[in-house]
Amino acid sequence: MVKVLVAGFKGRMGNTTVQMVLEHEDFELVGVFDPCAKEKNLNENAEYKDTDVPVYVSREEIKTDAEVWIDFTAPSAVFENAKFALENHISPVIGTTGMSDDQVAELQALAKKEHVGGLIAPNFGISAVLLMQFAKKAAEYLPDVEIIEMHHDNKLDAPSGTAINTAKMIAEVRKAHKQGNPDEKETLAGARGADYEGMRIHAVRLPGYVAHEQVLFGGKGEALTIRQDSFDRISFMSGVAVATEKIRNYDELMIGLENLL
Ligand SMILES: NC(=O)C1=CN([C@@H]2O[C@H](COP(=O)(O)OP(=O)(O)OC[C@H]3O[C@@H](n4cnc5c(N)ncnc54)[C@H](OP(=O)(O)O)[C@@H]3O)[C@@H](O)[C@H]2O)C=CC1
Ligand SMILES: O=C(O)C1=N[C@H](C(=O)O)C[C@H](O)C1
Repeated sequence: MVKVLVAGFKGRMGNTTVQMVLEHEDFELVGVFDPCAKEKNLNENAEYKDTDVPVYVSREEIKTDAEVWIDFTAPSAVFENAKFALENHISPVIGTTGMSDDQVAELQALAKKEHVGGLIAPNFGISAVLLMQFAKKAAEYLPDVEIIEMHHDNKLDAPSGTAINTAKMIAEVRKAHKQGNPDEKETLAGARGADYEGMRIHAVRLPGYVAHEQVLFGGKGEALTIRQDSFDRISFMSGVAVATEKIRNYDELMIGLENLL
């Protein structure tokens, strides 16, 4: 059995993850963490009345034998959470987006020093993992690219972690260059979106959406669009489960679910 702690359990993803962990025959939920929790034990919720699991509201009070720390919290919280997990030899499985490149590099150095395996996955959905790989392949032949990501309107970070990761993967095969008319001017600021090495990234936020991305490629007289949709947060759970099962076999902090598939 893999002993698991879920951080951010009161949130949309954290709550779905708690259900997945409780239903998984190889996982044992040994703790949940969220500063906005009012209860001391999960069994105080009618939905989990037979589930005796301690609730933590601060990192300082966490005393646990957890082996894996699943994090779906907030961009402002994830770095300190991941650092805490690594320092306590708990393997982090991080879904939370919004960390800077410097923060990720610092965590990777810490994981190496502590010999602890971990994963940061910008997206645990298999459709998104495939989209990123297909997009990287397509960019070898069609290097003019724009990315449109579409999410629910409660999302804190923009552009999405998936969109940034898509751009980074494409940049491995695409020479940086400005796209569009060299003389183009925005008459309304932001009209051309964010700029990653000349690729434009557009972030849409609307009620009703969950998580969606399109990568558009244009060539002479032709175009290609690759699209993925997460219609439900359950779409991320098989990826989270795979990472939770496998992560203790590693001793470095990796980026991207594809490393474990
Ligand atoms: N990698 C992937 O496949 C996916 C990643 N995500 C990412 O996961 C993150 C969470 O998304 P979502 O569930 O929608 O967000 P929510 O806002 O619904 O949930 C986040 C929860 O974390 C809590 N929280 C804040 N700070 C801490 C902390 N220090 N420790 C523990 N919990 C904390 C929040 O409390 P409070 O409300 O009080 O701040 C909230 O209850 C986002 O970064 C999102 O981009 C989402 C879907 C898939
Ligand atoms: O906030 C979300 O919902 C999601 N966040 C991740 C991201 O920023 O890419 C993954 C997925 O898109 C859902």
